[in-house]
Amino acid sequence: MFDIVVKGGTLPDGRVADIGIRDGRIAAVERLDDAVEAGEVIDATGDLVSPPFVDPHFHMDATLSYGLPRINASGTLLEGIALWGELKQVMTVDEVKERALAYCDWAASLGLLAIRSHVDTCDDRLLGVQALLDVREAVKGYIDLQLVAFPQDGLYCDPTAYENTVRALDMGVDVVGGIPHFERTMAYGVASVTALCEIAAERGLLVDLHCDETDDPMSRHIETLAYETQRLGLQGRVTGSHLTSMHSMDNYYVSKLLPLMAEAQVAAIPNPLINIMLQGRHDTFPKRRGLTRVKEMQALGITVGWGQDCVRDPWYSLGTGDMLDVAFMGLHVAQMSAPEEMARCFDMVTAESAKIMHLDGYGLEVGCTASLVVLDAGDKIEAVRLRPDRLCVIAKGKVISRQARNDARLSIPGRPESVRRRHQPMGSG
Ligand SMILES: O=c1cc[nH]c(=O)[nH]1
Repeated sequence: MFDIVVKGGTLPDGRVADIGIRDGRIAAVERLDDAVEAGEVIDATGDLVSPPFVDPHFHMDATLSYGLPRINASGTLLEGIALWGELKQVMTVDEVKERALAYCDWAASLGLLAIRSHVDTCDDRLLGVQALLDVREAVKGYIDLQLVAFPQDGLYCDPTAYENTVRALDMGVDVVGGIPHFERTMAYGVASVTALCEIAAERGLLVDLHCDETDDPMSRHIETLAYETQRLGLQGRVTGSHLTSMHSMDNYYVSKLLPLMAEAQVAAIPNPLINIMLQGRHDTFPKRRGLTRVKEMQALGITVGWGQDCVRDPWYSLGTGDMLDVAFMGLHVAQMSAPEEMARCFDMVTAESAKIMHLDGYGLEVGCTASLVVLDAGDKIEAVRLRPDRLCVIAKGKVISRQARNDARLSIPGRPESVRRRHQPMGSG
């Protein structure tokens, strides 16, 4: 007897299987007898059944604050940071929680059930930290929210940032963050990477730094991050987020850098929606793309996950919480057009990001946590192309969201009445 059976879906690897769920875990992945007993049977015939979406880079303390207290007129990272600094002075814990919980509702309905969110520690009251710790507790039944202690104004620029970042970790924040390219000098940037990696090594924590989010090709803190990862034995536990300067770096230098990253098993999180907006703002033409070297890193075995970064906040005015929007933009900006590259873009918002977050029990194998999403798409590439309806979302063994299949009704003489964006190959009926 299962609590739920999801019948006949196509898994991301192309297998067709039924998934039996019992006590919050996946108990079977095989073709089950039609007469199998289950509390509920969900027909997923012809639909893609995937483990949940994962966003490995987000700012939940700032989400849904767009326009408060004003709009980012220049569209730059620096004005966004200044604007956020103004909002931080006036926001309350309750406001941050309300916005974050509203965002989590959007995320859950879209099958986004694991989020790594940076939380600003440059505030003596640690108000955002308090708020997101409460939100992490409130959503734990359906979303795995991992928090990163992030000194937005710089570990050494802000006089109390170091102390407050350590306090945030003491309060239960999970991961060590930083922003070396925003420190006053390159030397302070390097020192911040060393100090933050040492904190992580002492406490046995993961590291995820905003690293080189600039168009300056001389911003090379990723090199220090790879070095410190090796020196402190943190291999496989460290991530560089953004890495946009790599786009502009000298090719010879990159040919040395990427093997260092691979050797240190440092992962990368590009954020294509936000960085295509923020980067290149000082360029005339040609204007640089705001993206690091994704395919080149993957070719060396470096794990790369797409991050969303921002939804309606001082840095980015749009966004939906749909990781397929992120994959879609990333696919275009990184020119990942080969079939295996398009399919990989789906993995980069699911399994590859789960690996970066060290998520336990993630996947669709027997014994994994019973969290999954049924999509109105036939396979991974179609999912990225259509960004389709999430017909059903199951979190930790419970159905938490259902959506009707989008099926437009046409009234054009000589044309069929129903229009679906799913592609039926000619002659397939
Ligand atoms: O892209 C972003 C968003 C928020 N803060 C940053 O430093 N970078």
